[in-house]
Amino acid sequence: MDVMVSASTLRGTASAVPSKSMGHRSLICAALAGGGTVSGLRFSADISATVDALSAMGFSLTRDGGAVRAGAFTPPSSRGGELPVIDCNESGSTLRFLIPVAAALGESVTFTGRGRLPSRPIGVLTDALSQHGVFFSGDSLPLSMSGYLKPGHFRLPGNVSSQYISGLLFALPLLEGDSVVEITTPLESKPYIDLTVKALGDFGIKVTETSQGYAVRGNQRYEPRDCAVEGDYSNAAFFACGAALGGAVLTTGLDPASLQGDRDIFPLLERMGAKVTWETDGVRVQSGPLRGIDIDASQIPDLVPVLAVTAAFCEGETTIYNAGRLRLKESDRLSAVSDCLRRLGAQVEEGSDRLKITGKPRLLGGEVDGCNDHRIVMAMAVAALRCEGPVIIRGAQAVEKSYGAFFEDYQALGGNCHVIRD
Ligand SMILES: O=C(O)C1=C[C@@H](OP(=O)(O)O)[C@@H](O)[C@H](O)C1
Ligand SMILES: C=C(OP(=O)(O)O)C(=O)O
Repeated sequence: MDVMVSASTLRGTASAVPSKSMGHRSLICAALAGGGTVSGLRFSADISATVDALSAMGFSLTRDGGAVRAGAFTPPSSRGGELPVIDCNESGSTLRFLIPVAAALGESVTFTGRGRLPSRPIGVLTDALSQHGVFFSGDSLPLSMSGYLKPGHFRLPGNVSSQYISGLLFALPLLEGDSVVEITTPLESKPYIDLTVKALGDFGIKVTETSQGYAVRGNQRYEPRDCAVEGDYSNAAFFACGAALGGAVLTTGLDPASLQGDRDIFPLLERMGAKVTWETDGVRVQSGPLRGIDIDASQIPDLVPVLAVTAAFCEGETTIYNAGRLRLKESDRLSAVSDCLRRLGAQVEEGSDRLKITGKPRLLGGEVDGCNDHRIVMAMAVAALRCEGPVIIRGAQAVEKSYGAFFEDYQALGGNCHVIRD
């Protein structure tokens, strides 16, 4: 699908979509508990991937509107027949969370995926698990695995993906002995691990943070719980940045006490010069004279595309650093966002782990490829708000990965967009 987006001003109220990160976590915990209902879900492609993958692994999950009810686990090995194929579609979280879970259950399965997922790294995780009793066919998809995960001392770098560590934290409490996870390089994306520890705690699982990583007691049991998924700061960031560029948007449904690292979008926009106010019914962003700032991306990778777009309209320079990991996402996001912004007329310098953006009051517009990356497509729709000419975004259906209704919600706020090719 190609979409044409023309300049406009976003105004009004946006209701935050449910957090994709918390959705994955609550579904996995409920499945492992064998009971409880996760409500407030939206079945984006990634959340559907987790539901389908858990079902293929033998967990009973019943969908009822925006909720999923968990039931008993039937090990695929007890059913006989073909070994299950667990399709993670394009979802890195699904794959990296469920490989350790399958290993803890001792199930022989094959993981597959599509899009960029087969080229996103999993070697760090398969190496760590191989040292603890699990056999893998290789370190890329399709990936077959067998053997029971053994407890012990796991050593992993902290700067490739926090999803490996989250995956281990779901699995290790199920083992018969205690484990430690030692993180051998400075930890990036740490707030995502905090979300995992929180979700585990909600389902009765205790994990202790230590000076070197995490300590996890074995023989723990997930307890069934009903829970509702909180609002998503990462996706709320698109309309918040859109408002900062010249409008005013109130976002409702975000937990002000959330552990999501991407809640930093609001203090960052304030530092850039937007007006941000927390009100009883939500958080309001109003435009202001924007100036460039330095941004450490190590804990907030998913904000980078839309922050880079916002920076393209700030007076002066913005440097986004510690962002090397962005190259390992649905696209090489440093290269994708630089290329797209340059096509619209922005001044962007791309380094191996950083972007330097020199802002201009307006960009020209033009045609960009969404790079099969939801966050690039949504960021380009935000860029179009301040372009002189229209922006054509090719492959805009990529928004389905996390936010299928993005363009409807964009229009509801006054955004000017229409589909030019289905
Ligand atoms: O655990 C999670 O929910 C996520 C962790 C982050 O990945 P990395 O830890 O690989 O940076 C983030 O980019 C991704 O969108 C979601
Ligand atoms: C990187 C993302 O997701 P995942 O790693 O789960 O594919 C994302 O949503 O931006």
